[in-house]
Amino acid sequence: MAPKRKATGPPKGNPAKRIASGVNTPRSDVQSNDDEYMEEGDKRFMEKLSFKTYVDPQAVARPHLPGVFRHDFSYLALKPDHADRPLWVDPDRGRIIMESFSSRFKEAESFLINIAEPQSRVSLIHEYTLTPHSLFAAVSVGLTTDDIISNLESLSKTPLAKSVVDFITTSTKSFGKVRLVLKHTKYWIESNDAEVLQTLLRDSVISQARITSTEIVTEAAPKMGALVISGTSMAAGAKQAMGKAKEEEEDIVPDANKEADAIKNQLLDEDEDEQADQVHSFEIAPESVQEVSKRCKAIDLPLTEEYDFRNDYANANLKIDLKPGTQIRYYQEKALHKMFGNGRARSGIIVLPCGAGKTLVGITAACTVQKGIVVLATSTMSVIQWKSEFMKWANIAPEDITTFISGGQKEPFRGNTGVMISTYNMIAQAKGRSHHSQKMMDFIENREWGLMILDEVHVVPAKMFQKVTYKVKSHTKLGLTATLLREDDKIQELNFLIGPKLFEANWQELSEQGHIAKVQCAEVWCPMTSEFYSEYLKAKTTGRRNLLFTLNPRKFQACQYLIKYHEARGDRIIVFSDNVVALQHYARKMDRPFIFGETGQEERQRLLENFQYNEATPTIFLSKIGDTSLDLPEATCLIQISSHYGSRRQEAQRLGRILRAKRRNDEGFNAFFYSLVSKDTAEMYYSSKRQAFLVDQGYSFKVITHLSGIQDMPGLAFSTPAERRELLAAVLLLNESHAETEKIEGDLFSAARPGARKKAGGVKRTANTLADLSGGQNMAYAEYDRKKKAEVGKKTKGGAFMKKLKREQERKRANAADFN
Ligand SMILES: Nc1ncnc2c1ncn2[C@@H]1O[C@H](COP(=O)(O)OP(=O)(O)OP(=O)(O)O)[C@@H](O)[C@H]1O
Repeated sequence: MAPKRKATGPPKGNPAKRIASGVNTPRSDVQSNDDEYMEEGDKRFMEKLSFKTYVDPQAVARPHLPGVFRHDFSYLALKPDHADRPLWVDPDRGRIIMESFSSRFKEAESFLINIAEPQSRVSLIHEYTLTPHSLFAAVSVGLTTDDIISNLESLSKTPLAKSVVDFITTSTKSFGKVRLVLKHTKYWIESNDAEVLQTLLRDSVISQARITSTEIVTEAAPKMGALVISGTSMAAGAKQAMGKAKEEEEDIVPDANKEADAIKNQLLDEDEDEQADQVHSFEIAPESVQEVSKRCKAIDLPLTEEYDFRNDYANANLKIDLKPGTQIRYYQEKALHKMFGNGRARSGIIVLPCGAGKTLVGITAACTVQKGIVVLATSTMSVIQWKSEFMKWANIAPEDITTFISGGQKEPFRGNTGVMISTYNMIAQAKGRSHHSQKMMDFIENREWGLMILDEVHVVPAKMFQKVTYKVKSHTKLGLTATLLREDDKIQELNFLIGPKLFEANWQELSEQGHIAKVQCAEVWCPMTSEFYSEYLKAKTTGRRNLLFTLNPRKFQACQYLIKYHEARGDRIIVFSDNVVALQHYARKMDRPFIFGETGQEERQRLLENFQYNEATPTIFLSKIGDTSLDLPEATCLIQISSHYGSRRQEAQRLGRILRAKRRNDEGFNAFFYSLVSKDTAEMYYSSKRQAFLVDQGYSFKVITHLSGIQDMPGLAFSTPAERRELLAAVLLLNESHAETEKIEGDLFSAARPGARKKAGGVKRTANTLADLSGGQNMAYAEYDRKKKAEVGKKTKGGAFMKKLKREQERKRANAADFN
């Protein structure tokens, strides 16, 4: 639900209330969007906290300055060695500003990512926010309240304000007290503290969910032990893979052993304490799991989900291990340590950029748990890809891996357990199943699974998620995503549906290290031809306007020019269009292959292979079916001609198609991402919204206002007025339904609509030359900022100039004898 903005002045007294209400100081539009980072539950939670902080009356609000500089904190005394410390901690709002040029940056970054939400990580300044959720995640990966406060204090340029210390203390004190546990296909709420359990049982919502026919059980708390994740630097397979000489290995092994021993001893010490502990639990109905989870969070006793898989003797072990040659990368290892850090498997979400290897993280988690695994993906194509990745990276008998998709395998595993890969839709489907499909579903529903991997987890609607977790009873859930973004603002639900965010990688860092490609992003402004623009201004519906700006002949020409330019450089190009009419029109006219939802599976495969291996096919056109899961490491250039409104998620996922470029480690290599935008149309507004997430990840978009020499390009399409008018006539004959984005069966990626509430689209654009972008000299760039864009938007809507232009164009149109 969208947070309501209050029109009244700041609430008096309690600063936490001020934080929650967001009216601490005069706020501009940009500042009011700060609240979008914080969910309703968090705000209520913060309101409840009793912040007793001293806010200097002289602290001045500076509404004229951009976001982070708007508050004057000069009343906070700087520590004498402040220059060596990288953090500024805002005592009023829990915001943390980090200097990425500090010598302690690395240390500060790896700490902050554990305790706070990253909001923006541009080149010199990174911005994070402390929220109850981020602190929950910190506690769930083993940090104590004291660790958090003392590290923050050590990194901060000013002494930590009491409000911040109180907030951390209050937020963390009740975390980790209650667990959700699956035993013999039944869900139990468990706590070491009998008092806490009684509190839950007294709660009206939770007590309703309890299965009263079962007793409250009290038993000894289970033991924990050290764990080595296969494929990590501590596993034998990793050393083998590195092919180290024996002596070298001897150097490494003692260290690795020491580290393993230290962890083991620490955990055994903890065990001794724990053995004395008792756990108390009661059973709840499976269909109430999410409601209970939500309620526990609301009463500040959030549920954690942990699975002691090594002591699970009730479920069959799965024979699966990473192949000896598989070496996972350091950030994949970091993410997995967050999941398995205390010897058990924790439910939660891992966020890695597109192309950074989430699949291998999921597979390594499966190889660590070694129990029945369910993988849920968003499409059939992605199911097939998951299966082939399992076969590529892991040693698993082919008969132990099954895909459950329409037209897929009809039988479950040959042995007792295995890996089941399916789509969200397939599992959530309520009726109309074939006999075989029902049989598979019964098999899935009537057993316990060790781990459920949820791919692209940010797109799954809460209702579907509810059905899936009800049907698939798994001990742990691992959500994988590149963008914790939803245009419908429901992303926060994932926190109680799956668990806390366990890890989030930094895009720029991975790109500097060559794990993902460096990308030059540019927005190309294509002026509308006068005939198209005149119709655009007259158009009464969004659909009609969409068709006109998408099929703008100048955009076609820009696309033709860029394809020619990049094909000549040896790039392999993907052109994306959400609009299928435009996709077919562009591809056919340029005589290039295209794939959309209706292209059959075999044909898709053939065209994709042709793009990958055939030098004569350097360009392919794709509809939104190519947005995710498509692994085309040959692609080095991406051109977007039509997209899904202001969807930040789609923009990031499309960028992801070239982040995995094979050539990314070639010297001086850059991939290219162009968005073609019809100038002075609504498309410009959507475009700036779309870029907001990537800008926060440190990407900057350059604006190309002119493609020099385009008019002289041989074979330039629509170069005569007659051709352009012919195209316009064809566009006007199109039905409005042609403007709609493609409907693909089972597609979960369609949340953004115009008018949906989104984060403010602050986009950084810089003046540049083509030399900066790609080594050529024939494109021009303009300096462009958000304010100017807003002005363009206003003008487009109805400024005097535009009205005059519209009248002028209408007059010309009436005079044009051969028009229509
Ligand atoms: N540790 C690794 N060693 C070698 N290759 C790897 C490793 N991890 C991932 N890859 C390769 O990187 C590429 C991208 O991986 P993957 O498809 O899992 O990315 P992703 O994060 O799921 O991307 P998307 O979000 O776009 O689907 C694949 O070709 C994969 O084989």
